[in-house]
Amino acid sequence: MEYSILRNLIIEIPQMPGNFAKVASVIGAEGGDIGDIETLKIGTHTTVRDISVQFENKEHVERVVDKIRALGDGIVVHAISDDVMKAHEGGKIHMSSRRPVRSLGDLRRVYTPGVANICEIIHQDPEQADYFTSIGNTVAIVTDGTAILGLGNIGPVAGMPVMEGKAVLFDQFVGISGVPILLDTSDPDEVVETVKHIHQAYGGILLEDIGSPHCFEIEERLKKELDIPVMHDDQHGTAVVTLAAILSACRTAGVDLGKAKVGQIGLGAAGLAICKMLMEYGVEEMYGSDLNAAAKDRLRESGGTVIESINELMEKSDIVVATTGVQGLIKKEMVREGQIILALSNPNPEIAPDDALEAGAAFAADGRLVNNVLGFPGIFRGALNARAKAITYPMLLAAAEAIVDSTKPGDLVPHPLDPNVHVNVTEAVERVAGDGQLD
Ligand SMILES: NC(=O)C1=CN([C@@H]2O[C@H](COP(=O)(O)OP(=O)(O)OC[C@H]3O[C@@H](n4cnc5c(N)ncnc54)[C@H](O)[C@@H]3O)[C@@H](O)[C@H]2O)C=CC1
Ligand SMILES: CC(=O)C(=O)O
Ligand SMILES: [Mg+2]
Repeated sequence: MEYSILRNLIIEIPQMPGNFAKVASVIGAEGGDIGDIETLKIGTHTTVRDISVQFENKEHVERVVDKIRALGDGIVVHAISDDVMKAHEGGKIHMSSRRPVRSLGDLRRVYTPGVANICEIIHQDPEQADYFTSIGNTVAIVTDGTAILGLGNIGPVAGMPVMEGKAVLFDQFVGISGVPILLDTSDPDEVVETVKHIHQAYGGILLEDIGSPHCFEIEERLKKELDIPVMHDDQHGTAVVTLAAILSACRTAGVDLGKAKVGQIGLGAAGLAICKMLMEYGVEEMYGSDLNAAAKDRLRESGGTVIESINELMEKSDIVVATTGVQGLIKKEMVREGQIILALSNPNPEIAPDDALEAGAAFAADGRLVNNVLGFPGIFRGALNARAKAITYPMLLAAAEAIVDSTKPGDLVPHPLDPNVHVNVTEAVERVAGDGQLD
């Protein structure tokens, strides 16, 4: 028997002698190979175990699980988890203490009565909170769940794994504590009011996966009303990394970006910000397509040109970026020889890079490679280090240039696990940080 996949079966078994043996026998009789067994929970009447089993293929998994379910007698298969599911069990983040309490002296220093002195100091001089609390190193990751990746409006709780993921990246790459905030409203007034009322615990606000068009108003108002950095990642984090990838491709291909014709498919949060950033950089012929009339109006107001048909946009553009959330929207026959194609939708791109290259593209990448993970950690680290009150266009442009400078010749972007890129983005942003607003 050839085993090709490993799954973990989370099974609740009534505490009766022989019950676990029944489950193990079924797995064995059906050809599954049992590995580690972990007891997750011992209840009054049942025990929940995580049984690691090797299977031949997906059909084999289903066959074995069906047989276990057929045992009855209160035996319940709660979940069949894979590597990704396993990585999410119990959540991916945990707030932990930086000061262990090992003695009464520690307790009195870290907590009462010692802490009262620090409260008084901050009360008399609020700026001391920068030194005596974690506020200046903590960023709220705020979502209303309306545009979770390209999965649409699936709500903030379903979006929590993405927010936890952003927190993992903040911590690992730049040592920032990211705290997910899930809002059960997408009304701009309520979102703005809620964030305003909680913002004092945070050094910055990362807006994440908030859909268009309300994301524009929410970001604009929060930036005006708060004196800490606020950035909608899907707009500006994405625009920074996209500009960097395009600059690297142009450098390799010897193309002058200012003179290139650039087409953007999808003019939502990510798409409109990408267009604005490219035009800010000097792209003169910026085309855009969307199904939504208001989205197209926003591009016109920003100085871009709307092209109604995606086919025509593909035909006219030297560089194409897509952020629609629609898998497979770009067909191979639409690709023009020598084009640069960035199909950035997650979890699935508008065209697979291999298909685009096969169809003649000179460069092609998807949203796994060209991803805002290369931007947002360093942008916030730099802004917090500089105690900036806002994230400005010069800071974003500096971040994009730092990403280009961190890219190996021939590559489009650096490896996200290369610590240099996050250090370089941090330093570049910190250097140019200052007051200002995104427009
Ligand atoms: N690689 C990366 O770093 C990032 C990727 N994205 C991806 O971009 C996608 C969009 O995200 P957002 O801009 O936040 O969402 P959004 O909902 O704000 O924008 C999507 C836009 O695409 C348009 N659209 C949908 N179907 C279309 C079609 N068939 N033709 C033309 N336009 C169409 C919609 O009308 C909307 O304006 C998602 O899949 C997301 O995962 C977003 C941010 C970062
Ligand atoms: C990467 C990201 O932020 C997105 O796909 O929404
Ligand atoms: Mg996002």
